[in-house]
Amino acid sequence: MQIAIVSLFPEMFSAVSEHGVTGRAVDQGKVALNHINPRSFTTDRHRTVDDRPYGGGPGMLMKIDPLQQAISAARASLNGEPKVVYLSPQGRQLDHSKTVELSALDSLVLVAGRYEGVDERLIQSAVDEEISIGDYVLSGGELPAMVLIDAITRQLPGVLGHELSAQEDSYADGLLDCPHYTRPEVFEGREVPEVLLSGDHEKIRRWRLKQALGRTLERRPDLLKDRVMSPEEQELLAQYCQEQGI
Ligand SMILES: CN(C)c1ccccc1CNc1ccc(C(N)=O)cn1
Repeated sequence: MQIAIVSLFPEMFSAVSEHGVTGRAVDQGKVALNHINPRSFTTDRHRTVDDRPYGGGPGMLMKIDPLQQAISAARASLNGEPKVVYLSPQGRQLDHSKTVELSALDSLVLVAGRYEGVDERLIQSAVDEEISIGDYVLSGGELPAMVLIDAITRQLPGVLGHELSAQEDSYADGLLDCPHYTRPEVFEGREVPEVLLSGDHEKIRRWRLKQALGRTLERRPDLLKDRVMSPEEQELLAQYCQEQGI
């Protein structure tokens, strides 16, 4: 997958391109990142990339011309007709299904805004989709773009070992994850749940599903609202509630 990133701060993206699972995916060519900086398209002495807002008010906006040229160059740098995504607090909230959808594309342009954002007419003419990573304001779209790159990259085949992608299942089918344990068997007087030491894989599967269902009910009941639960899941959740007295 090819991702072209339009940003004034390309160096920030080493956080995903040079570390961990995403860094390895880049090294292996499973995802290719290239950067286009609007500042490259400035012609004035001060290389101006911001501009004043009509109607006054605090702050500046990204100057249209350099940004428009950068988005065009980003599209031209990729195969086919790439989707252009703009990271902004006004976007549709990112969720698992959106990351799966975007990971199926051959190429993608991500536009990271700075200042107070971008002229609405440029969004209308050059952006296909606005995406928000949550209801909070950041100083730029670079961190949201990296969040999106990380989430998309994990969905690409071969990036996570099969054993890891199996762990993703609970998020994939809309549940919070179950609790996890590793050595020592007793940590500050707290023991590992017996079932996890039993070697009974079917019992462990059921226990993990029960915990995922129970935690989702307790912490994110909204995720369960629209969920069709299998008979097994209904039974396990009832057991959980009984055991926890809820
Ligand atoms: C400067 N701001 C407010 C701004 C305004 C408009 C667009 C981009 C930005 C850049 N900042 C962002 C970007 C995304 C998110 C998010 N929730 O995905 C939060 N902040």
